[in-house]
Amino acid sequence: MTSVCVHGLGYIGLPTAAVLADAGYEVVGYDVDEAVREIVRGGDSHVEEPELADLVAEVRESGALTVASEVPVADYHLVCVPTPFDAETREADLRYVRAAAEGVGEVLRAGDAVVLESTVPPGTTTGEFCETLAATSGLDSGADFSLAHCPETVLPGDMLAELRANDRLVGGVDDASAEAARALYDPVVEGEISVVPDPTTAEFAKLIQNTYRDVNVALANEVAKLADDYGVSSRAVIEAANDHPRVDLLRPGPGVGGHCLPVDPWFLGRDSDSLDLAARAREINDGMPSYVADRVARHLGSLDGRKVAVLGVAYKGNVDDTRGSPGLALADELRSRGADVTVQDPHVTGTVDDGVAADGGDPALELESLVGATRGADALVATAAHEEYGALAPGIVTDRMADEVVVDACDALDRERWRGVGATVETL
Ligand SMILES: NC(=O)C1=CN([C@@H]2O[C@H](COP(=O)(O)OP(=O)(O)OC[C@H]3O[C@@H](n4cnc5c(N)ncnc54)[C@H](O)[C@@H]3O)[C@@H](O)[C@H]2O)C=CC1
Ligand SMILES: CC(=O)N[C@@H]1[C@@H](OP(=O)(O)OP(=O)(O)OC[C@H]2O[C@@H](n3ccc(=O)[nH]c3=O)[C@H](O)[C@@H]2O)O[C@H](C(=O)O)[C@@H](O)[C@@H]1O
Repeated sequence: MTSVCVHGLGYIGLPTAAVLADAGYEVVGYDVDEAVREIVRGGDSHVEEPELADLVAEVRESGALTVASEVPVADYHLVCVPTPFDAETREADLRYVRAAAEGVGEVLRAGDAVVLESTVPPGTTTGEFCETLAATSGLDSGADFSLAHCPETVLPGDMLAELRANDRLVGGVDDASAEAARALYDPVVEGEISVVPDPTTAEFAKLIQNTYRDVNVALANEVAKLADDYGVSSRAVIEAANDHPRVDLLRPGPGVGGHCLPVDPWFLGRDSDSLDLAARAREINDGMPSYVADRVARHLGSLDGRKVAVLGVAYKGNVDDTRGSPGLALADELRSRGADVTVQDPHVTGTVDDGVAADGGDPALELESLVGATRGADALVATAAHEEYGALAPGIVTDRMADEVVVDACDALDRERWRGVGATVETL
């Protein structure tokens, strides 16, 4: 049976390992984090994703997925480690990619295949990833082992379905490498698997997909500001514009979060000075928390000493991931204007850092219950479109608020019902 070692059991690696195991591969999951290994070994998931915990339990039970504490030998090594972004240098932090290449290189045999799935700047697979593999293993890519980049495009919240349904891009260092990678995904992927000329093309295509989406949201955010100036609803404008068969505008929101859209455009700029429109779109999207704070202040006047409840610190609806959270950026902005900010999120637990504490400023934020967050609040801002927010009973919430200003920044609320109980409702 073909063996696959999945390196990194996070948001991407764990569902991928589970789906490959379910398709009949002998899958070994490896993660440097012992706590993650223990959860997966116990047949559970530390990632909130529909149906994932059940699938992990199933493939652990059947033995199709095992968990290793050291990197094992395997026919395929699939690398799904983080590629964080250094906001100061605006560069990709490739230390985990290098460490994974070292780990693979130590057990790599002639004839094995290595596939990098992590999102990386163009040139990384054939550059430092390949160089580290070669230096550690003493083997040459192409001649001795297969090497390809196959970017991941699943949408958090719908990962298991998209892992199977999405089309895939594969770029190998040679034809045999591309074919080896294509063969790996073939039993799982129902979409089309396209072989592109080389790994750098695959890396670039992945980055431009997310950049395209980020630029599209920036335009939608500009529509929101323009529409407000003209006294019309941006959502009605966008819906009407999208009636044209060749127009497909996305929706405005409190900012673009996650660790992909806000980061990937910068990866494109690593070895090029030509990033221009994409950089401006980043600025527009990063400016949205400040714009939302202005919309709150429009009703409250000065925010100094006013209590504002921010509902939703996940980066978008129905996920638990707070990386790049617009809700936290808004909390930071409101606090910098003197507001007393409370945060609530039904999908996130514990303490969250709005980035201020790290600078020695305000302490990290403690998540509160809905009741605690909204009691005595002057305003409420919805910043993640969780299903739970759509089902809120407005009267019960406004009864405990001091003032009834509601800013629905992401189309999360049933706004007519909120207006029906007398709330002043703003939307983007
Ligand atoms: N989460 C998402 O929606 C998507 C993520 N991606 C990309 O996939 C990659 C992985 O992202 P996530 O799964 O979200 O990250 P994550 O942070 O959820 O998981 C990564 C895991 O890798 C482990 N790890 C770190 N170094 C390791 C090493 N040397 N060997 C083995 N394990 C190691 C970490 O302990 C962690 O559990 C990133 O490049 C990301 O940009 C691509 C598409 C979608
Ligand atoms: C091109 C594309 O659709 N990329 C997807 C994206 O996943 P992600 O969850 O980050 O994307 P998302 O749903 O657009 O959310 C990103 C951010 O953008 C915001 N957003 C999104 C759509 C919209 O109309 N308006 C808006 O403001 C969201 O609220 C969120 O804060 O990035 C993923 C990744 O690369 O990690 C990728 O796998 C996914 O397919």
